[in-house]
Amino acid sequence: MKIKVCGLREAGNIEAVAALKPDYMGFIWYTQSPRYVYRLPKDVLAALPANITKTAVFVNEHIDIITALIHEFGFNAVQLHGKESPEVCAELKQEVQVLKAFGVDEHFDFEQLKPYAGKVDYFLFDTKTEKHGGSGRVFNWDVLNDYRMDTPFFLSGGLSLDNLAEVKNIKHPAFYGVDLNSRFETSPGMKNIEKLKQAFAVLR
Ligand SMILES: O=C(O)c1ccccc1NCC(=O)[C@H](O)[C@H](O)COP(=O)(O)O
Repeated sequence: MKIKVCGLREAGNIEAVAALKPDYMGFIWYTQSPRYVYRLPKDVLAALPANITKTAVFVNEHIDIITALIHEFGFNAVQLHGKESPEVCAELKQEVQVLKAFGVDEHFDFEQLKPYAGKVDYFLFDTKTEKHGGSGRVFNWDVLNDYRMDTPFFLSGGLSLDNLAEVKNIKHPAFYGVDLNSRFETSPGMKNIEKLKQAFAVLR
């Protein structure tokens, strides 16, 4: 199972998380997030091992800005949490991996994902909230039984040391990885390395 740690921004903390060897690290370019990367250290990002996929997270950002940031910081993936169209995803997919996030609740209609087939690399199923992400809240994972496409997905939303053992029991054929964020923090944007170590031990 792949592990993504999201919402990083401080040099020492980024390096400490990288030492745990996550598969993906996420950096949030959404000014309304408490994890917004207002001072992302470029040299620290450049020094990350090549097998960690550096992922820039956006909410309804203009594609020209996304592309400029990909080039400036050397991102290998983008994660899109807004109403980004399949066409925008397809264009970005020519350059980097695309993770398209969807807020899921009990009424989520998986049919709406069909136009994204082949235009994204992964879906990321997060808990539906007004704030687009980082809620620390879990959705009812039973709804994943209604997802029948081949596109692999990350599970996100409120994952914590209290529910990771349960996550390991999810047997969906397209289940690709987990996304760890606010439940592994000392404060917004600062990851708790001890908690993450425990999580990695459970998941690997
Ligand atoms: O984390 C945020 O503040 C955030 C805000 C707006 C869009 C996306 C955001 N996070 C992206 C993520 O990948 C989070 O890991 C995901 O939303 C789950 O967060 P959490 O429920 O805190 O585990």
